[in-house]
Amino acid sequence: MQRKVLIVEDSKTSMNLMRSLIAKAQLQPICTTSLVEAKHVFSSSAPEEYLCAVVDFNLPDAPNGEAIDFAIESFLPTIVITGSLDESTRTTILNKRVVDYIPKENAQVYEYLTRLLSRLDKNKKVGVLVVDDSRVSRQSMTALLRRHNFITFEAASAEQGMESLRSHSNIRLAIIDENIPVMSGIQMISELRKTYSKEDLGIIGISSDTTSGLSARFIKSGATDYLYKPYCHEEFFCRIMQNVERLENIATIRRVSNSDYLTGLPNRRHFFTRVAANLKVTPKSQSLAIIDIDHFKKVNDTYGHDCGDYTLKELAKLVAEYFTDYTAARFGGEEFCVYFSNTAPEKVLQIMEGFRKAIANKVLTFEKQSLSCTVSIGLTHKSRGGINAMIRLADQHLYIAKNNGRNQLVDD
Ligand SMILES: Nc1nc2c(ncn2[C@@H]2O[C@H](COP(=O)(O)OP(=O)(O)OP(=O)(O)O)[C@@H](O)[C@H]2O)c(=O)[nH]1
Repeated sequence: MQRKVLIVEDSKTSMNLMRSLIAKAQLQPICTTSLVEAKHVFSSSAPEEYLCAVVDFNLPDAPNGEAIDFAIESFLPTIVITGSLDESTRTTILNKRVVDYIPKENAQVYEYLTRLLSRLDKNKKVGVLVVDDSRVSRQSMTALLRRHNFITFEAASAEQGMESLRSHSNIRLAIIDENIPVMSGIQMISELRKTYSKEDLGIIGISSDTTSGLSARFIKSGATDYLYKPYCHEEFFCRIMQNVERLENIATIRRVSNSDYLTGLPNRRHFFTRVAANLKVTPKSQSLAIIDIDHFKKVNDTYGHDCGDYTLKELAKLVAEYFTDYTAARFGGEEFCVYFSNTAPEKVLQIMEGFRKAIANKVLTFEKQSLSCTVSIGLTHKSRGGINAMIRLADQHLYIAKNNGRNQLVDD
């Protein structure tokens, strides 16, 4: 379901800008120009339909932020936009439980709104752990985090924090106070880094102690950022957002570098990494299959390169579906590779034969034309010479399958 964003704004220009930004973010803008209209529209729909509200601080029928109070009381994460940015307005806004505020200074700030909207949606899957022995401090941070839709976890000591991390794989960020019992925050961070890399877990060290050099000690022990208490909410959110976005960017780079650009399957490089990880625990048995589409050049020559690409993508979908429990990759061109560990050779043979038949029976439709293709498969279960030797053997078997007339499997 497309989530709604309630806009309460009386300026036409600003409304038009936001309407198009929100629609571009695949969200449904619900536009109202006054508090009365907003209340009327909102009363006829379920609050869960809304991702958040974007509310102007100053409206003709709500000159002092009354529309903000309405949105907050309606349990909507609320983003405030404001034309005036004097200190008293800023303080008034920040004293309310708002997600953030956006000054209508220039077009650039509307880009920030896009970023906020996307974050509110994504944060629902991001866990943040707060480690602090002061309950008040912990709860004040988790309340702020929940305002941004994060899933929050609390711990009063390093031990509890580590237990939380072990039990909840969705925790991407930990905020750790320096003064916690038994083990200090800095000690906890350096302990955590033995297990969690900076690419997998962001850590913000936090302290009310302004001793010089503490921030550097946090960073040197493995924190990705630090924050002094008391912090202002704005800075708190900026640092959280920056850290979470850094992790997401790393995850995107990882995904792109590990997958094949056309089909989205793991690529050859990722295949070797996964096999190497699997070999850390010596498997009882290993098998490797190379799948090659027959006469694929003909598909390109007859139907065009786009149809060739389409065929590869469809085949890759089947590879992903068929081999979810194993390691499969596009090796290059029209060739795919599947690695099995701890699977009986008879079962591997049965799976691969099943796959070959499924491809032969599959009819693809591209631009109203039906086409089908077959694959040849080279398979081996001889793992003594390592993964490269297995690939060479499977390749030799594939060559025989091609020479014997294609659409067949050749085993050891
Ligand atoms: N559309 C498309 N074609 C590709 C891609 N990668 C490789 N090819 C084509 O795949 C074809 C492979 O041709 P060949 O190596 O002669 O093999 P074949 O025609 O499948 O014949 P056999 O393997 O002997 O059955 C070439 O025409 C390549 O251009 C791709 O990403 N997209």
